[in-house]
Amino acid sequence: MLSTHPAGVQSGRQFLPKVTDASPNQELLPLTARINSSDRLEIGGCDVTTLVEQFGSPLYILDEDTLRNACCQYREAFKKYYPGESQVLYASKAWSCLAVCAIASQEGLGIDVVSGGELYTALQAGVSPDKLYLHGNNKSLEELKLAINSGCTIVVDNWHELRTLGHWSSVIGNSDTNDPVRIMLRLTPGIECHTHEYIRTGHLDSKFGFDPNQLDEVFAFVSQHSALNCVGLHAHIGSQIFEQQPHQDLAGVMVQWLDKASSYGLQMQELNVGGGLGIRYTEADDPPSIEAWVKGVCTAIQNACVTQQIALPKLLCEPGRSLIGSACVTAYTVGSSKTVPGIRTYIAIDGGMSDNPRPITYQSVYRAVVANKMSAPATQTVTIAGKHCESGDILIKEATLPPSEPGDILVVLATGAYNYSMASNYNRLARPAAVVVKAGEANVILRRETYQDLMRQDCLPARLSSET
Ligand SMILES: Cc1ncc(COP(=O)(O)O)c(C=O)c1O
Ligand SMILES: N[C@@H](CCCC[NH3+])C(=O)O
Repeated sequence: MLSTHPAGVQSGRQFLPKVTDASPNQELLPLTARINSSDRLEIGGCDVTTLVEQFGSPLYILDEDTLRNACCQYREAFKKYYPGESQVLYASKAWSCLAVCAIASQEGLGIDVVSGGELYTALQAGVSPDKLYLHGNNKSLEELKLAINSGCTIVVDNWHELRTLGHWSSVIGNSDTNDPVRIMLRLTPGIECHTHEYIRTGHLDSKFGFDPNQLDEVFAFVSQHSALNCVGLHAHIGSQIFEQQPHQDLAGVMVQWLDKASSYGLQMQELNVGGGLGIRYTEADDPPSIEAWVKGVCTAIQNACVTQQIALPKLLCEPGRSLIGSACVTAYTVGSSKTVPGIRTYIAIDGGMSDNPRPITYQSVYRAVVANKMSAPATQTVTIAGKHCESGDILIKEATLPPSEPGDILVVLATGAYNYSMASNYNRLARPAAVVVKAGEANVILRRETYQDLMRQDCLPARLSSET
């Protein structure tokens, strides 16, 4: 596991945003974070320690202003740097729930969904189907039907799916509508980027997307099937990326593909360059700002269009992490501790790998503060352990914190992306509640699970019941 000892950290104050107009993905705490007169952390005008008293522990705390600000920075950067049409989609795999989809949609974003469940959630949140795009490398017929009947766009990933959709009416029998199915094609660009191998998707050896060597066959197939209305091309090269060059290279490659499509009589108008912009989890991380990233992509697309002499396409991107990652923190209550002399001190909190599986899955490194002791000197190096029956259930290997005691509120930073959405009930722990905070008001957006919720799907056959 990587060392997480930050050089020179003196207290939780260290992590407060320094400027009000920051790019949220470059901050560790939400933009509204401050320390109040009781030396406690406040987010969205709400005292975090009081929120835990009110809503229980652990608690995901989502700052509405930070999420809206990130949406706005993407939207406005496209307006500023791209003279053609554009659309930002929120990749809801980062955190799919009604409130988050509703906020993204109110900010003018569309939604990228990757399953029937995410699609259903976005539809229930009132997102307009013409701004919904369904991904997936093995979509079921049920998922395809839901997408088609709701009118969203399907991002076709492979031959099996393409053939199924090419013969859609014969596959499903009586089609509800004879309109062609609105699709895009996902291609694997063969572009490498430096991120964890599990979250890299653009290299050729990836389970996602068509092999670009088969472009001619794919375009020929699409051009011969009137059931398909192919509006554009998609590629995504990976996640938590700090370099700008891979997306700029991608832009050039995609414009060439678009040009090739026209030689098959396919008039595609949309290019989607995926998501992937990284965020700051520790002070060592240095991602570009949202504006810089958008500017780089827009410039690369325009240059490539000039070279290929083609009109500007409608430009889409689908960030997840950089929209919501730093808008949320997770608050836990400190419980037991154990000192192994000469080795380390473990401090246990009331959650762990079930509410944040990223450390155990990707060796991800996080920072933490003690919400009720924000200015206390961080003089101790401790290991933050979860409560699961698993030695690897360590949230932070070496956290530098003030001396803490049972009842303190430990807050792990930048947990908005791929935490709730990857949470589980391992060891039958109930998933925490989530609240959205804004201007001093907190509202529950996800109820805390109860023991009854945990048993919701259990069935006890009569022959196993002790009452028979
Ligand atoms: C197809 C696709 N689009 C968008 C995203 C969102 O990526 P990120 O959260 O890194 O912006 C992902 C996840 O990597 C993805 O697989
Ligand atoms: N779940 C990953 C990101 C996956 C990206 C989806 N393609 C993470 O937590 O970093």
